[in-house]
Amino acid sequence: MSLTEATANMSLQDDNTQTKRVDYISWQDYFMAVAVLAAKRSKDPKRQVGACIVNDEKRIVGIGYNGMPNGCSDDEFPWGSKKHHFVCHAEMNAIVNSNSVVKNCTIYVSLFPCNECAKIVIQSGIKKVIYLSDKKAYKDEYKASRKMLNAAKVELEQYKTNQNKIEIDFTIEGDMMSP
Ligand SMILES: Nc1ccn([C@H]2C[C@H](O)[C@@H](COP(=O)(O)O)O2)c(=O)n1
Ligand SMILES: [Zn+2]
Repeated sequence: MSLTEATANMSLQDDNTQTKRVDYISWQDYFMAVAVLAAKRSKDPKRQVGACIVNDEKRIVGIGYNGMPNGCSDDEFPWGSKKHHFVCHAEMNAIVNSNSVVKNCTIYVSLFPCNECAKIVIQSGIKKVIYLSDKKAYKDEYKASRKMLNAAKVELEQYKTNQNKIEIDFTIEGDMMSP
């Protein structure tokens, strides 16, 4: 080995004082957190829903939340009981705004898909739904939704975590404190 090679190798030798972080978030926590974060963009005063579509390479290909259609001002369209005539659901927005194919993808949703969203999920070829809340399961639309998703063999999984909160802190350590 030449002196130059030996010097180059030496500079790559680790001091072994640092090991990998262990408290990083799991993929599932990460994708569901993205869905929950997207929901925070919703203007619906009663319920905010978010969705995040992920392909089999763990790449996010679509994100959406419930909101008024393009061109329909969310200052002018109603947010009371009439909102249902107009509002686009999170799942639909995530699918139609996706930047890549959604066939065979997984959709993370903060609320179990309604019957209308279930139809779009099925027709788009999404193969798995991971949902956070199932609080509307007692309603007919959601029973219909489950029936369709099951018949179409879309896998359904309720999201479980041992971490109820993920904090987002905009003061990044290292920016001002340590070198
Ligand atoms: N799968 C779903 C179900 C509902 N949403 C949206 C639509 C509305 O903005 C809101 C539900 O309002 P509520 O009937 O509880 O007053 O959630 C959705 O995006 N995706
Ligand atoms: Zn829906």
